[in-house]
Amino acid sequence: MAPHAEESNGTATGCGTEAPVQDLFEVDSANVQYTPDFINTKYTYRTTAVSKNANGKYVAAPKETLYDFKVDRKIPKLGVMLVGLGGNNGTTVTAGIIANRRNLVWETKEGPRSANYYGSVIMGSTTKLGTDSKSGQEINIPFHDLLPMVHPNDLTIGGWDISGMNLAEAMDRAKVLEPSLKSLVRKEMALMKPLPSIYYPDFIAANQEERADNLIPGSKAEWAHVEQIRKDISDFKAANGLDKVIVQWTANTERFADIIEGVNDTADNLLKAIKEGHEEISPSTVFAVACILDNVPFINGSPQNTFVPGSIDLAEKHGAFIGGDDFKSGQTKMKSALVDFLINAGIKLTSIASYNHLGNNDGMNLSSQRQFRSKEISKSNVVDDMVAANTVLYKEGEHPDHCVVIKYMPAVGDDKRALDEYYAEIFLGGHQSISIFNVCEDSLLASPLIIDLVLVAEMMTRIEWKAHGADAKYAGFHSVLSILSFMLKAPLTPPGTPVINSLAKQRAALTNIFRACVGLDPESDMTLEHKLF
Ligand SMILES: NC(=O)c1ccc[n+]([C@@H]2O[C@H](COP(=O)([O-])OP(=O)(O)OC[C@H]3O[C@@H](n4cnc5c(N)ncnc54)[C@H](O)[C@@H]3O)[C@@H](O)[C@H]2O)c1
Ligand SMILES: O=P([O-])([O-])O[C@@H]1[C@@H](O)[C@H](O)[C@@H](O)[C@H](O)[C@@H]1O
Repeated sequence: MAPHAEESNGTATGCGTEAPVQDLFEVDSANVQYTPDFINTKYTYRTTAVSKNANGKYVAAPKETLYDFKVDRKIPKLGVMLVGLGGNNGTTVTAGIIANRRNLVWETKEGPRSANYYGSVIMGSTTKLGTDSKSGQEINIPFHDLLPMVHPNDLTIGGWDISGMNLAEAMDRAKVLEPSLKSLVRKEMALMKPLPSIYYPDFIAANQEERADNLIPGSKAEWAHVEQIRKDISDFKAANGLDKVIVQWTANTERFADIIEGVNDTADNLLKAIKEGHEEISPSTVFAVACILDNVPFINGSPQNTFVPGSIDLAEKHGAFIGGDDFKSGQTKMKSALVDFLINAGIKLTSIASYNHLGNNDGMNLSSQRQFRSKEISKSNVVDDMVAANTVLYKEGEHPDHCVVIKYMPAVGDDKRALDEYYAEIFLGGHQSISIFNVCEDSLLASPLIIDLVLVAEMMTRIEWKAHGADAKYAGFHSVLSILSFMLKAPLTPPGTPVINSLAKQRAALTNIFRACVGLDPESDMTLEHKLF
C-alpha cells in the first residue's frame, strides 16, 4: 500500500511512490516480461468475424490479432481538480478521501462507522484472477490490484466553484454527511477554498445565480478563460509537487449546446469561436478545451454535450484523454442492470416508467426545463443497445415505452427517491410488473464513481499499445475513453463506434482490458474444468 499523505497548505495532499509497487500477483507466461519500470505483454486478441455468404447465411470465422501492451508500473503523485468542488458531490468526495486517509471512525445512531470506499468498483469490488491449480477453487483479488493503480488516499484534491464558500461551510450546505464525521474533517475542509470559475448564466438554471460569487472576470466564452484555467491547473500541479492532474466536471448540469457548423464542429472552428467569445460555447466546453490543450485528462460527470464535435477533434489532434457523460449512480445504474437481465432472459420489456424526486441543489438546477432536458436524454438512452440486440423480442425500431420524470422536492435533500415500474410480456400472454422504490443517497453513490473515473483515467495514461511487430510504434488508447462507461449513463465513444450500456458488458470490458495488459485472457466463466471430467 502506498504511503499516505499528510495534509498541508489547505489541500488534502497525496504522495506517489518512486519505486514500482510490489504487485499482489505476477503472470507466469512467455508472453509477459516484467522490468522494474514496465510490464510488457504480447497479447492475442480473439474475436469472431461474421460475414454473409451468397445464400445470405452468416459465416463466423475466428479471428486473432496480436498486440503488444506496455504498462508503466510507476505510480504517480496524482492531483484531481473538480469543477464544482463546493457542491454536494465535491464536498462529499473530498471529505470521504480525508476520512479514509485518516482511517476515521465516527458515531452514528446505528453505532460507530468507519471510513470505506463502498460503491467504488475499483476499491470495493474483486475480480476473478483464475482458479487454484490444486483445488480448482476461484481465486478473486481486489480489483485495485489488477494493475498498479493510484490509491485514492493519496489523491491531492482541489478545484473550482462559482460559489466561494470554503469546503467546511459548503459541506454544511450540502447536508449529506453525519455531524460527527463532519466535525472530524472540518479543520481540513475549512482550509480548502474553490478557485474562482467561469459563469455563463444562460447555461445553468437562473436559480443558481445567487451562489455565483466566485468568478473569473469576463461574461462569456473568452480565450482569457481558457488561459486562466490552464494556469490554475499548472499552479496546482507545481504547488503540490504533482506528477499529473486529472480534471473532472461535477458542476451543475448545463443545457445542451447547439452544434453549429463553423462554430463548434471542428477543432479549429471551436478555438476560433472561443477567441471570438461566441455565446454558444459552454463553461464545461471551455474547461475541456483548456485541459485538452495541456493533455490533462478531462471527464464530464454531467449529462450536457460538453464534448461538442470540435472538442473531440481537438482531443484526437492532441492525443488527450476525455470521457463522459453523466455519473451513473442509482436509478440508471439499476436500470442498466435490470433491463440487461430481463431482455437477456427473453422477457419482453414493454414499458419503463422512471420517476424520481430529490431536494438537493442539483435537483433545484434540474427543475429548469432546459437543464432537465440534458438529464432526460442521458437517463433515457441507456436501454437502446440492449433492446436493439434482441431481434427475437423486438422488431426493427420497436422499443419499450420509456418515460423519465424528475421533480424537485426540497424536503428530501440529497436522499433522492427513485420509483420505477418495469412492465413486461411473458409466456402465453402473461405479464410481469416490477416496482422499485429506491432511496439513492445521491452524493454518497456518486462520490465513489468520481474516484473510479480518476483512477481508471490515470491508469490509461500509463498504458500503451502497438500492433505486434518490430516496426510498429507504441501509442495510447483512443482519446475518447469509452473504458469509463461502467461509471457513466451516456458513455462517450470514439466517433462511429457503438455505445454499450449493458452494465455487465461494461464491467467485462474494463476487467478484460486490464487483464490483457498483464497478458491474461478474458475471464469467460465457462469453468470447463468443472464440467469436463
Ligand atoms: N448522484 C449524483 O449526485 C449525480 C449522479 C449523476 C450526475 N450528477 C451530476 O453531477 C453534478 C453535480 O451534482 P451535485 O449533486 O454535486 O450538484 P451541486 O449543485 O451540489 O454541485 C454543483 C456545484 O457546481 C457549482 N458550479 C456550477 N456551475 C459552475 C461552473 N461553471 N464552474 C464551477 N462550479 C460551478 C455550483 O456552485 C455547485 O457548487 C450535477 O450536474 C449532477 O447532475 C450527480
Ligand atoms: O440515479 P441516476 O439515474 O443514475 O442519476 C441521478 C438521477 O436519478 C437524478 O434525477 C439526478 O438528479 C442526479 O443528478 C443523477 O443523475
